[in-house]
Amino acid sequence: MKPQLEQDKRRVRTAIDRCKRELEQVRLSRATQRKDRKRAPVPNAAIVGYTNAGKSSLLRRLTGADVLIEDKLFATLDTTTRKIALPNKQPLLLTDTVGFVRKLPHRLVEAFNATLEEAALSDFLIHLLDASQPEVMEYYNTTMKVLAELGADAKRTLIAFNKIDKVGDSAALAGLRRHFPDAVFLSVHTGEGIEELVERMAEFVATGMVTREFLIPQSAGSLLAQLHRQARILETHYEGEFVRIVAVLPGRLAEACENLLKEAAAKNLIDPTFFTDKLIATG
Ligand SMILES: Nc1nc2c(ncn2[C@@H]2O[C@H](COP(=O)(O)OP(=O)(O)OP(=O)(O)O)[C@@H](O)[C@H]2O)c(=O)[nH]1
Ligand SMILES: [Mg+2]
Repeated sequence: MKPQLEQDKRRVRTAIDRCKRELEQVRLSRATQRKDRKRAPVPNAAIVGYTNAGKSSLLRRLTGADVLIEDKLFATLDTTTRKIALPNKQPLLLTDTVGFVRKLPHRLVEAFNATLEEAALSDFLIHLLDASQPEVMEYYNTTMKVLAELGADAKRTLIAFNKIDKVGDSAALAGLRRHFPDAVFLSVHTGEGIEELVERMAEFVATGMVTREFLIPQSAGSLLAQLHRQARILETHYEGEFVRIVAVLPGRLAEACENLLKEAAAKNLIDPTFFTDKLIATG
């Protein structure tokens, strides 16, 4: 082998090794961030869907996030998470992900694994599709298949068709509306349907399972009993007269518990200053 070629090969190999190390670093820091996020009481959703559907555009529209948007396959190579405030002031963490495809190029496997982890851990999914694509049903099936392999196909999913500005009132669009009566039809570009999407997201948060941290007086026996009956308790810590509980529970129950605790504070059953300083479960 020519020495020049040998040198080039070595240089490429060193570059690949460096990339691998960097990727491992990214994966580690993402795992830490995610751990923090899991503890946080804010619900989270992942925007998933075939590449080029407009996922990054949607995240930018909803949050102002400065994410890369391009009319090419795999514009997004890493996941980005931003917080938005829903109309009822409820915060929601939204994650933009790497596009789904039928045959994933090898170089994207790492990046895509991160996407799958995000999808698996989120409270619910927003499955975004490009309504202007003739192959939209194939893209739908591909994404659902990948989600099924991940065991996330049963996850609560809000289906949304983007780019309706490109299709007008076509027969194809009417067909999609019939096939997906619960889907939201929108255009990130014109803004049509965005408000409806946000309302539906708020509904999902309210009715879905959420992770919350509560600080409950030990004297509130019935509330504690209810939580043990209806929630999955992840952590319990005794802190003086209080129990700090981290639980996964239906959003409506979380809201009811929060209201109960607020009422108790208002009636001075719990010291209100203690309540506002220490209670994290304000969601
Ligand atoms: N006409 C039209 N184009 C849109 C709309 N939303 C997004 N696009 C365009 O679609 C292309 C892809 O948008 P992205 O947001 O990068 O798509 P993505 O799903 O994040 O793509 P990947 O990161 O590759 O998976 C861009 O050229 C956008 O400008 C829309 O509502 N209408
Ligand atoms: Mg993208």
